[in-house]
Amino acid sequence: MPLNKEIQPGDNDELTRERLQATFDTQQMAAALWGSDLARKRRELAKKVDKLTVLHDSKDMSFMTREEKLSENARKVVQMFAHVADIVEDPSDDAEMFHLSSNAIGHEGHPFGVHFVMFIPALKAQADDEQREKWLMPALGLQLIGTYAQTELGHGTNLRALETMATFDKATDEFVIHTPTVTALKWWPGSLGKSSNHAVVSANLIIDGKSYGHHNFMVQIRDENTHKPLKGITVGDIGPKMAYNASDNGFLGFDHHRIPRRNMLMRHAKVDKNGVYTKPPHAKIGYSAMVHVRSVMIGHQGMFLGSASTIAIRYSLVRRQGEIKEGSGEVKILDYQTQQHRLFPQLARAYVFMFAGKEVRELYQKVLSDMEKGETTLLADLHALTSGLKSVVTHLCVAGMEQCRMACGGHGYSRASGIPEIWGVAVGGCTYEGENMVMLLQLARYLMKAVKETKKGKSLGRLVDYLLLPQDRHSLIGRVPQGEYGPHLAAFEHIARRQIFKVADELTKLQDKGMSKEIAWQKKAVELQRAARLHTRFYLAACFHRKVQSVVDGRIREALADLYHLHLNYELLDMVNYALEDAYLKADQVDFIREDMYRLLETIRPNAISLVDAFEFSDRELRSVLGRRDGHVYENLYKWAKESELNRADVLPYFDKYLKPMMLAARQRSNI
Ligand SMILES: CCCCCCCC/C=C\CCCCCCCCC/C=C/C(=O)SCCNC(=O)CCNC(=O)[C@H](O)C(C)(C)COP(=O)(O)OP(=O)(O)OC[C@H]1O[C@@H](n2cnc3c(N)ncnc32)[C@H](O)[C@@H]1OP(=O)(O)O
Ligand SMILES: Cc1cc2nc3c(=O)[nH]c(=O)nc-3n(C[C@H](O)[C@H](O)[C@H](O)COP(=O)(O)OP(=O)(O)OC[C@H]3O[C@@H](n4cnc5c(N)ncnc54)[C@H](O)[C@@H]3O)c2cc1C
Repeated sequence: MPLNKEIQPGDNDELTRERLQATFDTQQMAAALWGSDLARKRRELAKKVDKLTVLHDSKDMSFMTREEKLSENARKVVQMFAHVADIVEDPSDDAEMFHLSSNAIGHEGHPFGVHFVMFIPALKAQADDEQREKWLMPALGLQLIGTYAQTELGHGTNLRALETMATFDKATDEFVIHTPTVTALKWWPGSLGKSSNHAVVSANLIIDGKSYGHHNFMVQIRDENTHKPLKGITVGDIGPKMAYNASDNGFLGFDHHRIPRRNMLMRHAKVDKNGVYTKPPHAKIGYSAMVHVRSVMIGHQGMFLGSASTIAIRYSLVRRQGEIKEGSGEVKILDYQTQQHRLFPQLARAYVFMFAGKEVRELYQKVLSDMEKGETTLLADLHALTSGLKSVVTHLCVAGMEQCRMACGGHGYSRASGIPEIWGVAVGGCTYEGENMVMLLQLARYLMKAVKETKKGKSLGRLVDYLLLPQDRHSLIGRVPQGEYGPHLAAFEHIARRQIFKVADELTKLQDKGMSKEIAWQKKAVELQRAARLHTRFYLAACFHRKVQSVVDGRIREALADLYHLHLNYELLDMVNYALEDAYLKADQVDFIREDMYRLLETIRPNAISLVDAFEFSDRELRSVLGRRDGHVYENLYKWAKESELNRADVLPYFDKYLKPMMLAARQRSNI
């Protein structure tokens, strides 16, 4: 019985032979990746989507205009909700719904893109009970379409500089929402341009001329029936983007638009009818919708990299190019060491990002339930962790996806590969929900506070306990038996701790010389973001370790351990300069790491297809000709190209309009 459940009649023989080599059962590996319950649900919902033709793409989205894309995805999302009860077990389970939408709709966006990801989480965390009844229930019941309108044309990162005003009018018990300048226009919110009729709007709360900072307000922006903008509201689409073009990211302006006082979200901060303001229990509790998205992004980005790895690895087992031994025939490109070195580390990253995504969601759920009770102690830890992971994971994902694209040669550049679209969506993640560099500096702030606590012999939180441990001077890599690669993990810890203390000391020295804290911070900002990156990369490696240790099945643990060990070697080499600076690692140890990495590439090679099959992306979800499960790439590339709108006629009008007259004129000139 093959251990790879993906083998089916009619498959490309090359892939079948590859699949027969697996040392583990792919469904068990899928359970380790997704969790057994979600893996089963994903499998079942994919089968149901396959049977429901109303959920299928009417043509490849690559051949559509933006308006066609918006319309196509609006059609599919409506059909998806119409059939949801027959497809998923629990429509209130975000994870299951996300996978349904990933299969049926893809990742280019749809009218409910921000509704479920931010609008509803903002209401859940920030609306009081009465407000939940009024908006959350209708929002969950699809009676309205919401978005999250925070970013403005002039400011996205620096929320304290947002200009939109919400001025309390005691006489009418209303807020007057106003856009005072062009830079105050809301800019970017997803599904705002043409789809949403409600928005959670961030605006400065002003009472009796005093500003209380930005708070969130529920604003209806379009008529429920005509869908026309309400009086005092200007709204539209901001235009085409790098990708994500089935989403109508929009602009929004208010001209003294009035809303009832009770439209301010009042679970935590409140304003009564006399204009008396009550502070929230934590100053940043209003940022919870952002923390929510950051926490879900980690696993999703892992999934994007997993998709790109699946495409590139399957294709690399079908594509033959060149010979290794002269005269013995062309080899599969995955047999080249360089190709393995390009792809397997990306695969390992995809795995660990998905594991980290699961851990961070568990912490988010705990903080959310604490917040319900007014308890906010873990919010700072969660903010620090999500800020670092969001930045490191999105950055490594897009770098990894680019490797996957290049590993597919010319065909990787074609939209038929599917990689350009997922790459375009994933790279947006480096910017949205907090620009990566800015979020790394948020984590750095936390780490600098942690150093202060450490110096008092205390720990700021579980995530930084390791700062209390003493530094070893030399690594034991290659000096003791490898075992579970403890010395490798210790090296990540050493590198992170050293950089964190080093930059903390440098900041102190600058301040001791009389420099202000802020200027010292600027002088060391690059080093600070490095400290944040190294801390996060240590967290990821430790997370991989925890996962491998938790697996009971021996064959799964062994295959996962190979990926984990490859990850340790590859990432250590990527940041080896830090370990060489203080001679923690010697040159022979670096060689040892390299040789072990090459050995692991060979070990992983026979399991490569099964490690990507274990993601269990259906062909519909992957939307890639190169990554097809059955491996029939070439005939389908030809079929796909024939769908190009340029092939609708042998001769297109521009030939007669421009090229033909030019050539005729040139010929006439040459005849003269
Ligand atoms: C069809 C059906 C489908 C169903 C599917 C269901 C579910 C699907 C689920 C998921 C799908 C996901 C796919 C993703 C889709 C893509 C959608 C994209 C949507 C994008 C939206 C956006 O981008 S919204 C806008 C986001 N904007 C930002 O992120 C702005 C970034 N800026 C900031 O956050 C702040 O300005 C910044 C943190 C940088 C600074 O804030 P500031 O108030 O100035 O504070 P500062 O002085 O720096 O720090 C003071 C103090 O506060 C601490 N702190 C800051 N933030 C937080 C926080 N969030 N929590 C806790 N604490 C915080 C900070 O650390 C400081 O602490 P101390 O050092 O003083 O102790
Ligand atoms: C696809 C997409 C979807 C989006 N969806 C939404 C949405 O639904 N709702 C919404 O409200 N917004 C949305 N946004 C907006 C997004 O949240 C912002 O673009 C993001 O927060 C970055 O802000 P910015 O554009 O102002 O960048 P800027 O802050 O102008 O960044 C530009 C550069 O300045 C640097 N920089 C800025 N401040 C600092 C600092 N303090 N220290 C060091 N460097 C700094 C940055 O690192 C960056 O290199 C979306 C954006 C995208 C791309």
